Amino acid sequence: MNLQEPNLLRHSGYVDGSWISADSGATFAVVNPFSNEIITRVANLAEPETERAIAAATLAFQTWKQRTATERSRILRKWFDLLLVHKEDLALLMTVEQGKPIAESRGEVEYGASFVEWFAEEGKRAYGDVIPSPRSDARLLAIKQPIGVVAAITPWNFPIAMITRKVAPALAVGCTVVIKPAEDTPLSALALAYLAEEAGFPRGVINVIPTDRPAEVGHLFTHDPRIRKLSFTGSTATGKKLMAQSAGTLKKLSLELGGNAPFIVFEDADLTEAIAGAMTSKYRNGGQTCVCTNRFYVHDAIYDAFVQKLAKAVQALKVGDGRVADTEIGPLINNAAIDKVDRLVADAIEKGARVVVGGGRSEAGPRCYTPTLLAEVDTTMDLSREEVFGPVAPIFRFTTEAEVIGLANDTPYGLAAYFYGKDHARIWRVAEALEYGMVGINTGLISTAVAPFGGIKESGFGREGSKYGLEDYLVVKYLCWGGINDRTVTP
Ligand SMILES: NC(=O)C1=CN([C@@H]2O[C@H](COP(=O)(O)OP(=O)(O)OC[C@H]3O[C@@H](n4cnc5c(N)ncnc54)[C@H](OP(=O)(O)O)[C@@H]3O)[C@@H](O)[C@H]2O)C=CC1
Ligand SMILES: O=C(O)CCCC(=O)O
Repeated sequence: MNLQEPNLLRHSGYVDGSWISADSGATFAVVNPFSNEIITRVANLAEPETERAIAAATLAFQTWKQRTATERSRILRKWFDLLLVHKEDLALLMTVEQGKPIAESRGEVEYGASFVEWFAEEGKRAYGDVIPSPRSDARLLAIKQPIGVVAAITPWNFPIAMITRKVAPALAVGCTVVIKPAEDTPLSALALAYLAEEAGFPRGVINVIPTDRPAEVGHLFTHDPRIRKLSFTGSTATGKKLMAQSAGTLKKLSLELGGNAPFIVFEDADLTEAIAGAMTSKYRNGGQTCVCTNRFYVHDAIYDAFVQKLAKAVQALKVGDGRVADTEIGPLINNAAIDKVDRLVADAIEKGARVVVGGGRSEAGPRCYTPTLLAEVDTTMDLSREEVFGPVAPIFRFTTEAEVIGLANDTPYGLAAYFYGKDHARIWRVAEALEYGMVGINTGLISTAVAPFGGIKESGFGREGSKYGLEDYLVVKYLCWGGINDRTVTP
């Protein structure tokens, strides 16, 4: 791999300001999901190194929290600048270890950096309150303080942005962090840490634990009382496990979990716009995004036209190596992921779904799946309940607004939903009726650093990005200041 800055390719963990090997000397392989080649091996850290990282973050917290918000902001801003200076290298690293098309990787570097920029500013605005006092001898205040050491566990699908949208707000308000990146994508996380070091974060403020032993590190994160907050993005099953494990220390949690996003197309929708939104919301990152559409509901009156137009767009998608400039769909992340897509598509076909496009693996590479469109899908099929996390668009048919709202909400998940239509009264009704944390109206792309990202129900809780994303790393302290002379001062 030809990087302009070769130092961005790291092989060690980052603990207490040092690049370290595992005490055991163990390493694990990082594999290119397109070619199946080993890119490199990285240190396989475990409990002793994680313990040291928590100790370092605990010590560093005492001084990092004392810096002014402006001082912290300047270092964050420097980090932001460095992310953009090294955009091409970071994008290449990401595509090689994650597989997404290089244009999407460039987009993610910018998106990831935007959280750093936003929170560098927003960290200066962690305002408290002066509360009108019911007692004449006392004054009441609420101040906001950093919660303490934060553990972040992140997934492989957005190897940079899922880290920055957790750690940028944490660092901005004075917390320190220990990050466990996904085992499939540690290189992006380590490159981020390298640039953080260059930006001037003091030792111990940021720590990164590459490991193929997630349960061991997760156990320590959830049981150690020095970790005050755990922020997790990943599957609902793992989120539930981490929440149960955190009960003993009553940690504050942010859980950004799985989704089952509906995408509703009403009969008055602009079809061209709806197709464009459908392509973005379904096929971004090859369908491996928690806010990706999982179920299309199209009104009976426009069903055939929608399927026909979408089929044309899906058929044109180019599958292949993400490093090639015109690739639009890369490989799936690993064998388990492509096996899951195979299983869900086979189940749907067996139960009567009609394959309009695709329907099987692609010859472009061992983990590539042909972009697929399935029509006449119904609720007996497993993909109506399970997150596909692949380039498969199942299209359901509906006739009434009440029916489609019922279908859309009939899931334990509640992350993102989308709908297209023109009737303003219905837009309000539907937006209010959808039981989701985020709703895209006449758009298939909702993500931005300035808006609150997060779910309800079994999609988790907490919000990332925006002013709400700062609150998750702060605690409110109430000050009751008594003994104040209540007589008015006379001149
Ligand atoms: N909300 C979202 O954005 C995401 C949703 N998903 C959903 O989850 C499915 C499975 O994906 P998968 O990657 O296995 O998701 P996981 O939830 O297993 O992985 C997410 C992160 O959690 C870590 N992890 C796994 N088990 C534990 C544990 N016991 N304690 C602590 N950390 C743990 C992983 O480490 P490691 O990498 O070492 O396994 C990774 O860093 C996908 O098909 C998709 O449906 C997946 C990723 C992101
Ligand atoms: O799958 C995820 O959790 C990442 C969502 C990416 C985005 O912010 O849009």
